[in-house]
Amino acid sequence: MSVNNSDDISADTGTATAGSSILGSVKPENIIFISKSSQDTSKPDTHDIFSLEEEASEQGPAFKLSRTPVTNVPQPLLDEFLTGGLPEYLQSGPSRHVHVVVSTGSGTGLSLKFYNSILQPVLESWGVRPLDPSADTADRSKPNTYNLVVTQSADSVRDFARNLGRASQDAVQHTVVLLSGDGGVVEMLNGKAPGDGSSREPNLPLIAILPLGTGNALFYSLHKSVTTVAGTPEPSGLVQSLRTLFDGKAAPLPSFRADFTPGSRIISYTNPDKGDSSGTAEAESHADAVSHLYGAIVASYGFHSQLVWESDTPEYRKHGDKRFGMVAQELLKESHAYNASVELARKDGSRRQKLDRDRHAYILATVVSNLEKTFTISPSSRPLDGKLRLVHFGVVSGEKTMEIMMAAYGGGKHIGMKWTTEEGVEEKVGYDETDVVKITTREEDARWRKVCIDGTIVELPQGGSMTVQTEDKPHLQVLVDKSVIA
Ligand SMILES: Nc1ncnc2c1ncn2[C@@H]1O[C@H](COP(=O)(O)OP(=O)(O)OP(=O)(O)O)[C@@H](O)[C@H]1O
Repeated sequence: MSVNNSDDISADTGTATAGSSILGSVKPENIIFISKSSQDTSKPDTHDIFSLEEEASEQGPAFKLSRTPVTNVPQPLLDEFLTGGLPEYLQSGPSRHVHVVVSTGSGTGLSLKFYNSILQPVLESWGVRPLDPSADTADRSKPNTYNLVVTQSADSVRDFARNLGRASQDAVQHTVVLLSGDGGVVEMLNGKAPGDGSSREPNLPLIAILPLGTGNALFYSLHKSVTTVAGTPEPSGLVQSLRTLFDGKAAPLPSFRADFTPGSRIISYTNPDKGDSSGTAEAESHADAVSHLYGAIVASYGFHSQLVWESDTPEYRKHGDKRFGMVAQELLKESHAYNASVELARKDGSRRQKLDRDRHAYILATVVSNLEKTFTISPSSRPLDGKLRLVHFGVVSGEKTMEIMMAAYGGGKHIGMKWTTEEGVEEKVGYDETDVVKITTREEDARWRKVCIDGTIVELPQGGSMTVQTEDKPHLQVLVDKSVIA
């Protein structure tokens, strides 16, 4: 096994606190899980602590997995982290197939490194190994195995999800561990959704997210309410995701459907040679007609969708999440006034409302609280509440937009912000809960007709619209920290 074995560390004081001195080199915030020591049975009070350390190095972030034997582990830590065994959803067999999907294009390209240095060895410590690439579907029923998928192209996750959609007609349940950002989840949702009308909830594929993308909005929103053992610092997102992976609970993933008028098309930058840092549409090289998409995070028009689109060039992606700030500065200089009508309604047709302006800076419908770990766009959203909320404001200066965005980084303080325009009109950041949002663009220039659904960019035709509404039935299940649905 390639887990790093630390030196044996004994309790120095016997003080039963969750403090780190008793743990020697192990920091409580890095603990993934604790197991009964299998190596030294003569010391019944010895446990193995599995932990993850993340370090910045010249070659980029480095990950280290440690297995540290510790005697007299403080009880609060045992209560929280002592494992009861490999969870049932990670045990392959005739009725459950386990898949690990490594999205090599996510974030700054760390997924494969994380798989090789952390996930693969920790699974191996449970005796769970990847199937040989030549294995067939029947082999996935073998115990202690998983099907490893390393993405080769932008279509890999969607193709995988489609095959799963076909396979899930039978009695097999699927667990999919996704080493990706939000894009991997959404590709699962859209690859899987068309064929799943008859799937019963317990049979829906279960996804576990290891947040290796740029924003990781869904992961951070789902884990926002998780508290730590008293006196211990907050874990990193990756440590939290491993805790959830080995001791989580499955829940239906709330989602929405976005319908587009005919003539709408998905656009993406696919040719690295054409991608440039100017962020202009010249690099766009791929377009597919689209009638609808499913989402689990956000549907937007205006500054947000423009930022996602213009920062998604191959050149900008190299900068990780800094790319958003780089492109934002350019867009704020322009402060484009998006010409559109925005209508809200309940599903039964009640509470119809049209926003009282036809020029907008920001229109964003979301079912999650955070678009990044510290960017709280919808502070009232709770993990898994499935409510669609619209955040919106009219045309303001670049400085004002920046001020509003910074307040969102301050825990969602942008909600309720008010200001008075030069004409003496009082304006504010609007925040409405709704079931349905219809956005109709009146822009002539295609540059300003991009909408964003969970990171996928759709260009609407002139006069085209996007209608977003919450889905009543789930398409996927998602693994969350056990406290989220306690
Ligand atoms: N080998 C590959 N070649 C080309 N594209 C890939 C490859 N592997 C993955 N991709 C694509 O890269 C994109 C990565 O998106 P993902 O959302 O996972 O990361 P991100 O955009 O960095 O994070 P986030 O959406 O959380 O901000 C996906 O669209 C995926 O299909």
